[in-house]
Amino acid sequence: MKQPGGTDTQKRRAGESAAAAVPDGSVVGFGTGSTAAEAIRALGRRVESGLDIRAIPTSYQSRQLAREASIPLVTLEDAAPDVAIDGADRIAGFDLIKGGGAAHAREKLVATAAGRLWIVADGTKLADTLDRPVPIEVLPDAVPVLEPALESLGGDPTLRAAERKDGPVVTDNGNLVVDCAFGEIATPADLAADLAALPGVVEHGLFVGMAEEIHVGTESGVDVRERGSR
Ligand SMILES: O=C(CO)[C@H](O)[C@H](O)COP(=O)(O)O
Repeated sequence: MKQPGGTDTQKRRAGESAAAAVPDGSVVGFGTGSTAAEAIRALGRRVESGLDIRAIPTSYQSRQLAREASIPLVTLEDAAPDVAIDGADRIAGFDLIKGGGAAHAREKLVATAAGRLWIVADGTKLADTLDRPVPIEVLPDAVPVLEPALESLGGDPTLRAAERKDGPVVTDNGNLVVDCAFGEIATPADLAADLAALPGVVEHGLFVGMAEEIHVGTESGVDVRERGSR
């Protein structure tokens, strides 16, 4: 049974908080995952009440949710996003690990195009340091080359397996995902630069200094953290 104030409620509160802050006329990047889905549904309710927005989805999932909510879709060719709303797997300050849903390549592209990233999350995502494996989208041919390269960076790489099919997860872009454990990541910006420099890496899940606001659902409400205001 879902508990009042449990993680599902916290995700809903976080999603509703970010959705409430979207101005009329905005082009919104739609992130992926269960918390971003709460923001999309909340925006759908605002659209039903007359809000005028257009959405740029970052995955098959967020495109379907937008369609179900009757939110008009556009692409990066049509319009520049004003803001991106997305979830995260780990949050330390304003640095993030993303990619639990294997959508981080498009998520980073859309968030970068927007220049404004609002993160929505439940309280379990908060940590003092980024301490989870980093999802890395890779070209399929690159896996045997990248595994030793990641080990030489101190990582412990694992090719992500699909849950309901034999074989690996294939991203919406037709690539594979390597989850690479680095323990506690002391200098995320340095690791991000090292990962980005490896041929065969399409995109890694370290989002360093990109988040402008973080809406964290709590047991009693929402804690909104704004970069630069603390
Ligand atoms: O990065 C992501 C997808 O690639 C998600 O935003 C992240 O995994 C968080 O998902 P959830 O809100 O379901 O916990």
